[in-house]
Amino acid sequence: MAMACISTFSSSPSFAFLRSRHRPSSFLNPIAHFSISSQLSDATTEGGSFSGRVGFLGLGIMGTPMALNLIKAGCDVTVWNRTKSKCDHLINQGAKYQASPADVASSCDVTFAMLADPQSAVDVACGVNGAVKGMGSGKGYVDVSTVDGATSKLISENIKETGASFLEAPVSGSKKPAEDGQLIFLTAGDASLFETVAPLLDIMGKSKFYLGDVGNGAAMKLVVNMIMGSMMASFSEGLLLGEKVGLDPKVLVEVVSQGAISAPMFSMKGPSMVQAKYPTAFPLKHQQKDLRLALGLAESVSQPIPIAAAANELYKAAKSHGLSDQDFSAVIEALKINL
Ligand SMILES: NC(=O)C1=CN([C@@H]2O[C@H](COP(=O)(O)OP(=O)(O)OC[C@H]3O[C@@H](n4cnc5c(N)ncnc54)[C@H](OP(=O)(O)O)[C@@H]3O)[C@@H](O)[C@H]2O)C=CC1
Ligand SMILES: O=CC(=O)O
Repeated sequence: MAMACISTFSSSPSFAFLRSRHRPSSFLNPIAHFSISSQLSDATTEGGSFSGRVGFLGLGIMGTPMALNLIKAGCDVTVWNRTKSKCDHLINQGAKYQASPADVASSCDVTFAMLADPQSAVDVACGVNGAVKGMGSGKGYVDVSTVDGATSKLISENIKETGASFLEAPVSGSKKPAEDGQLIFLTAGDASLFETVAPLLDIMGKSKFYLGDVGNGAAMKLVVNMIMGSMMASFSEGLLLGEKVGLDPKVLVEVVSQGAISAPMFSMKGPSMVQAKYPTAFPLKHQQKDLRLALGLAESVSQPIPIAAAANELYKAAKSHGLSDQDFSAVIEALKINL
């Protein structure tokens, strides 16, 4: 019997926001304290703790600290990663290892996946030896990767055909929030699975939103990251323009941090951007992927997003100059090249 893992962070209320189908797109309906009755969770969730076996697929910048926090909280964690060596640290910390996503899923009650992009999320879930092969009734699959709604629905359908439950749960928050257990989960899908894994989400995050049907979590994440990508591109332009007209960029960062447009992102990344240093927290290639997916989302509802479209071009230019694996703040380098 697996040990129960208990969140050491205070549990946040799970507010649900559902978009009304009959109102203008700007109208959001807050539905506080969404009521969920659990069907799957009885065996594994009791009194705010989770006593089942937890699988984790994908140990990159985000997956590693997320899985580590589960291990530290006492969860029975089994890991898999395409590049096996990235499992070693977690195995040393007490994780079990299985040789394929299918093996992880068949040996665990709930399996999380944190993959790079839509293609890898589908491959790991639905490919040869994919998680679907190990899923079945009574199990749950939680995809925390940032993907588009269509990808999430495809994975959901494949998982649910086995009798298992599915939750999409992309996260807002980067490497440091992942290390600190301060992520924001944007979930949608099976409400009973949401309730089952709530203690695990509380270990890895500071808040969680349940947003209804599969696709809503992906859409929320893409809209948020679309805003973030445009903000970073605009900040980059400001830093370079300021410098070109003779302003001290360090002072500009300080001025921005004190005014109405202050944002943790500017204060955190500004000082290193001024030094042309981009230690990777959120890889630039993933930010460009999110802008690309946000453009697809916007096109699906004929919503113009010209600022994000322009920002996307800048990230594409940065990628073509070899900056894919640097932090997304390296987008400023594309402006230097263009000047
Ligand atoms: N970094 C951040 O700040 C944040 C990232 N995200 C999102 O989370 C997800 C993961 O991000 P992050 O951890 O930074 O990314 P990384 O690039 O660090 O990790 C990507 C993971 O996906 C795996 N992977 C890639 N391609 C494949 C494939 N074809 N088959 C199997 N596995 C594959 C990698 O395996 P391998 O080790 O073998 O390469 C690795 O485990 C992305 O969707 C990203 O957009 C969300 C919030 C914040
Ligand atoms: O997806 C990136 C983030 O910081 O959130």
